Amino acid sequence: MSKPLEIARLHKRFGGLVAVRDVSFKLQSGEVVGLLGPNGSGKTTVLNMISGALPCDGGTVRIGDTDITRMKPHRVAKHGVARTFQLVRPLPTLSVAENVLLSLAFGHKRYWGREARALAEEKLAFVGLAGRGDEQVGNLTYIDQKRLEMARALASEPDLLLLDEWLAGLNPSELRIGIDLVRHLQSEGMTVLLVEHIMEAVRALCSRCIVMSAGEKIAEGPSAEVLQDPAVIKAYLGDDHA
Ligand SMILES: Nc1ncnc2c1ncn2[C@@H]1O[C@H](COP(=O)(O)OP(=O)(O)OP(=O)(O)O)[C@@H](O)[C@H]1O
Repeated sequence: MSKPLEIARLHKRFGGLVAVRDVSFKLQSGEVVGLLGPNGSGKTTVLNMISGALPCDGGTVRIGDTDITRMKPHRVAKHGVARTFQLVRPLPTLSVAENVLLSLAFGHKRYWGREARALAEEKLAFVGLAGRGDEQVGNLTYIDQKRLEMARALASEPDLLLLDEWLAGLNPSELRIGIDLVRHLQSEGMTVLLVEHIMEAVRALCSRCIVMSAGEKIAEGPSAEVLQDPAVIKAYLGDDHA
């Protein structure tokens, strides 16, 4: 069973800019929650603080009963947190399977040899890349690179998956494949925090959304309500649309 996430009064400054100001929210175990907001509102900075990629200037991050605030990324990974990045980052000189094996070797739990190869095949099959392990990453289509990125994140057997615009750049039929894949994760009980600009995906996947603007949380609640909130519409589209 995956574990809940709780962040409390998370705060981050870059010089004079407050990128994240006292942001708090919880994700229950097994929830898929959207983290939304216009460009520059602080979403990726929140993910970076949860995953340990950036130290926070204040606040706490807890996974289940464990305080993971200020842990380095490899330790955060050991506590069951995995992420994908806005730009896909496969290692292009390695094969598809080798990319996943690397994550298995250095992930949450460490796997080597035959066990690792079997698990890599299992993760690749889960994301729709069954039997494709020997292919060169450079030959993959964009959706298949995204699948590989997901397989690498799943290799660490996370309890919480942070998806940073994982669906961005997909064409409409690829988007449906991507949404189905996140649904599949959801049906397996994975807790997912989904940073996303594609509202079709948010509506399809997220029962609940959190919205940020200029570093602050401005709304939180059921997706259908939040997406109609005048403050949210104003944050995205400006005063004329509020
Ligand atoms: N390493 C950094 N150094 C300085 N400023 C940064 C850094 N990272 C982010 N920022 C600034 O912090 C603010 C929040 O950025 P962030 O990337 O978290 O926003 P975002 O909501 O994820 O945006 P997008 O939707 O465009 O990805 C922005 O003003 C950004 O320019």
